[in-house]
Amino acid sequence: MESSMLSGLNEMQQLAVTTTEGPIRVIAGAGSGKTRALTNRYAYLVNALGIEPSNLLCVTFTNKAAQEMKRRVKKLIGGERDTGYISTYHGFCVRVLREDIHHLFYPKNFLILDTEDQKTILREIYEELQLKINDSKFNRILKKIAEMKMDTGYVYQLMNRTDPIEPEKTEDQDRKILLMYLKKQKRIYGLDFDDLMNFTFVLFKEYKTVLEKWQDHLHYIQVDEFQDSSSKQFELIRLLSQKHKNLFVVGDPDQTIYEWRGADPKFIVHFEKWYPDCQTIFLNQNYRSTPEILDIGNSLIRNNKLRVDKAMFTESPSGLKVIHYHGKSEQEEAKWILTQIKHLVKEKGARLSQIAILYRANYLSRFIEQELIHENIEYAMFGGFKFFERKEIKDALAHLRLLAFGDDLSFLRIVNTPKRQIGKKRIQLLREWAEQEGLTLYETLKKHAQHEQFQRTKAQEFVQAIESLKVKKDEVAVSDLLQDVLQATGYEALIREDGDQDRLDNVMELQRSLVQYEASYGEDLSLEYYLQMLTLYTENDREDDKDSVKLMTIHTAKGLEYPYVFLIGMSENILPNERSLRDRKEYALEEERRLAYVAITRAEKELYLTESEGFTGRGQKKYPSRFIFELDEALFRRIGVMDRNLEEEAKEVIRVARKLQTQPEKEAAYDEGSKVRHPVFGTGVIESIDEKKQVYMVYFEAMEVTRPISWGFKGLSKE
Ligand SMILES: Nc1ncnc2c1ncn2[C@@H]1O[C@H](COP(=O)(O)OP(=O)(O)OP(=O)(O)O)[C@@H](O)[C@H]1O
Repeated sequence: MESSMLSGLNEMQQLAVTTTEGPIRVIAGAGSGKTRALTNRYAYLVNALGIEPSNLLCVTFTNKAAQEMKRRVKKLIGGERDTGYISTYHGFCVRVLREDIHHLFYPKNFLILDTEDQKTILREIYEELQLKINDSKFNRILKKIAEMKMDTGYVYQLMNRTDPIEPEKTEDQDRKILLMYLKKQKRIYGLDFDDLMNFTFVLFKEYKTVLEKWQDHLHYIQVDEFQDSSSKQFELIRLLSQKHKNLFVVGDPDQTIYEWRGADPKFIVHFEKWYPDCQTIFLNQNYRSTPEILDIGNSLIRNNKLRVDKAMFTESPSGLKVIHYHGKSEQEEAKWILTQIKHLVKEKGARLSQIAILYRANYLSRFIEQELIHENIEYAMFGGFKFFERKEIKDALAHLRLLAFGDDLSFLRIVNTPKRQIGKKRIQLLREWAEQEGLTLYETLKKHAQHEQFQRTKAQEFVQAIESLKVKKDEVAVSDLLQDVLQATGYEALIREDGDQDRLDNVMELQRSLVQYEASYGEDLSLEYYLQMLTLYTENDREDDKDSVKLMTIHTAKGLEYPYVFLIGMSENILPNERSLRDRKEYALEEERRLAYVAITRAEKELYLTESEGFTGRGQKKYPSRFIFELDEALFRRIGVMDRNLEEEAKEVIRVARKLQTQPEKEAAYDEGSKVRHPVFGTGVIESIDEKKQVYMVYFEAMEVTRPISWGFKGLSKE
């Protein structure tokens, strides 16, 4: 029995499987078989030690991972055993609450709310308050709700039956909305994702017997992807494992890619801080990749500081050197990749499904998709939409279509986006009139825009915007037309306000691709021709289970493996991503490097890193990513000529950027209590120093007030 749980495992994996007691940390490098170790350990506990699966909690990061783990475990322990305790954090909380939430005066059949449900509740509130509804406000309020729910305080408010929630008593509009939201949530006994966790915490805190019951119950706890745990998640696990202390965590600090969402690698890196008596096991044999690929990964990731060095090695046979391709333009990059793909299929017998194309952000798929379509190569997107199927792209193109063809479909798609008070009822009316008069919906609206039914709508503005551009449609470039129409109709403003950077990036990418297309087309591109070409491109329906190249973001690729991997768009500002760097500086740089590492370590046989010259969507000149320069040159082969000047320029740009990112925090020049002189306010005393805002709070004697004065203000001198 025991041996079957251990067969096919190396020594360290076996150690991980059979070390069952006390706190254990497994640092498992990429491709080191941690999934195998985890599933076999579960089976070992059940089969070899006779532990009931219901006494064994196994936490995974996503539902998909939980399903996969269950499938594998069932193979080892038999399909009929209950594996309900293999779940995500949220899944586990649901289980606890379904059993014990009545203590908090909620019924066991409470409702779970997803983001759409949350928006439906908000919609009701906006209607009741007669506020204008739009997505941007929703996102802002949803953020506020999430902020409120960082703490558990509000749970007590929800539970409390004597002290009602009273939104009507507050004047502040945001606060009113938040309270109304809570009230409505309570009325339907709905719990959103944050609530699931918070309710569980409150339950455990207030009802020790409930906590003890669960602690008693869970003799063994295993956590997968521990590097992506947030502090709340870690707290939950700590609480639950307090009694039996058999906590087994597995992770790879080098693959933390959710710091921006609250993950904190310090829990795994400094695990012994919380568990001084913990054992650490390293899984450092990589089974996935060739030594060439592994070396490139190691060469990159060793530039990070917050990590546990684990000297990965492999016994896999040597393969091809990793290739860095540098193209003169994005088209060249795409074409080169396509040539390689065709070569892999033809010469090496690769199936398309063995090939993955990875990128940092969704919008980057566009240039490669276009080429795949052009070459008639099947492809599928993982965890996202194909570029031309994305909502904002369809919306944007519908504007152009309406200009070109005035068709009803395009009209219906955009007439009320942004909101113009042309809702269902008015559309129905338009339909009737259109039917009677034999006109299209747009023509009907144009004709009746002045009608009293449309007086309180923005119909007239809409028609004017479209008409003013329709006359120009054959005179200006299609790319200009697109820009003008999105501005004139307010669509661009809508997505800007919405704050969803991905959507904005996609629209900018469409704009940019059009400019490029015009440049390469040679003659004047007509609006009708462009639209027709796109329709031909996108109407080629593809089935997903066909043998196809897989396209996905690096985040989606986490945990997957492919024989042939192309990591595209390896340009500075794309990977590392400029926006993340700007917001979170040094931390973000390490996370960006880990992203590149995750991408690199997906590859089994061959790895291609590609980038090209040109301009980003924001009009910045593109340079090869600093991550390319960090790689040991002996470890890869470069294809494509990188001009000396470009290389020098790139290094300079990176140097300047790095300096900005690592600029030391300013320091306060004066201490608390110092007497200082201000050129206008006179003499004063520093009462306190605010490190965060980098200001002195100075009490000015003559004015008898305290003012915040910036550390950097040169006019301040010592008295
Ligand atoms: N002892 C072993 N002998 C042979 N192959 C193994 C062994 N352990 C794992 N493998 C294989 O190595 C590959 C990587 O394993 P797995 O997917 O579990 O890695 P991982 O640690 O989860 O990787 P990552 O964190 O990078 O996603 C798989 O194809 C797996 O079948």
